[in-house]
Amino acid sequence: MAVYTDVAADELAEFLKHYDIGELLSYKGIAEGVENSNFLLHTTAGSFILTLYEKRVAKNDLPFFLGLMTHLASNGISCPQPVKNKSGEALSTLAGRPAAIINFLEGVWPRKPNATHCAGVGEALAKMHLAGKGFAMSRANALSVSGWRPLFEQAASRADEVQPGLRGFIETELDYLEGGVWPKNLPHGVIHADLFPDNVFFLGDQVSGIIDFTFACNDLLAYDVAICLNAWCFESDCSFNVTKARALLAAYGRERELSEAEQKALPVLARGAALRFLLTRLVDFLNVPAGALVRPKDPLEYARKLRFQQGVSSMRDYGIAASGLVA
Ligand SMILES: Nc1ncnc2c1ncn2[C@@H]1O[C@H](COP(=O)(O)OP(=O)(O)O)[C@@H](O)[C@H]1O
Ligand SMILES: N[C@@H](CCOP(=O)(O)O)C(=O)O
Repeated sequence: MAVYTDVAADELAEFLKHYDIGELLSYKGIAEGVENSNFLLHTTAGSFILTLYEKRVAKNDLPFFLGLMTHLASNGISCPQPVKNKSGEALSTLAGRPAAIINFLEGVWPRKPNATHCAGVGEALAKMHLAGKGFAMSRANALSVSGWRPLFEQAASRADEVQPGLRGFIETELDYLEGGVWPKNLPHGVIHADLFPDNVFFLGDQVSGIIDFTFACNDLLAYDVAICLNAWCFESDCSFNVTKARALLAAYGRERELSEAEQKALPVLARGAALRFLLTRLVDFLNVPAGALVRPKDPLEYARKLRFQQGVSSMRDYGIAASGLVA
């Protein structure tokens, strides 16, 4: 999260009168994250998170995100729950932005994920995929293959300012991924689509819950696995850590078996996942709004991960045998 839109104390106190969550004691903007404006609220009834939805979130999609959290929680997944106001609505407006309050989830996200954390996220992801079955709403992934070129076009003319040659590197990769290699017939369902370490909370070694469903959508389940491989299984120097990948994939596989076709597709899905985050990071890096409380994320981290994924064409290239997925 971040803060792009400020909220005045009197405005917030007035807003909270529409909820049954007590009197406002204090609130502060949360600097972490990059997508929406988020505030930690302390009221006489406890702690809550207030989100004002920003640029990448279409208002029409909000019922999907909020409904999904409710659906997942009622199917055994620990995630924040939307708090309804006195009129029974989870979605409202504050400071001119669509706004929602969710309950506070205990736990901390791992700053340096180890193999145990990776196993935790693998298990949580598979359980989320299974729990997503039966969710009645659907939402196409606006940031899948057809969404990448429009993102690139927003950043292309300045990409080489970030790293010489970056524009050509991205263009070549886009041409490749748009050229018919993207898998079509793999199992699909509701995916989180942004299950990075800062969106998974732990208490000790155990996952206490997952947050931030603002990219959730219907897409290939294995694409979510690929996003996690990129986000969890590299070291800070961007070297791939096969021990972490084995832990993540094995734990995932114990809950939901990855088919042979999904395993075969993982390298190309991981290339796409790397490009997707490279592009959003690049656009954000080049367009930090004046006065926003936000730390843009490093696009080049994902250029390095993409280079690694370009050299992989099978599970064996990761150093993972099929039997390693059901340890
Ligand atoms: N339900 C929650 N309980 C506790 N902390 C939360 C909750 N939701 C968000 N946070 C805090 O806000 C940070 C960023 O939230 P996130 O949803 O990832 O942001 P964004 O809306 O920008 O994607 C988290 O890393 C965490 O510190
Ligand atoms: N995970 C994305 C950024 C968006 O997610 P947030 O949870 O940090 O707001 C990235 O790392 O590029």
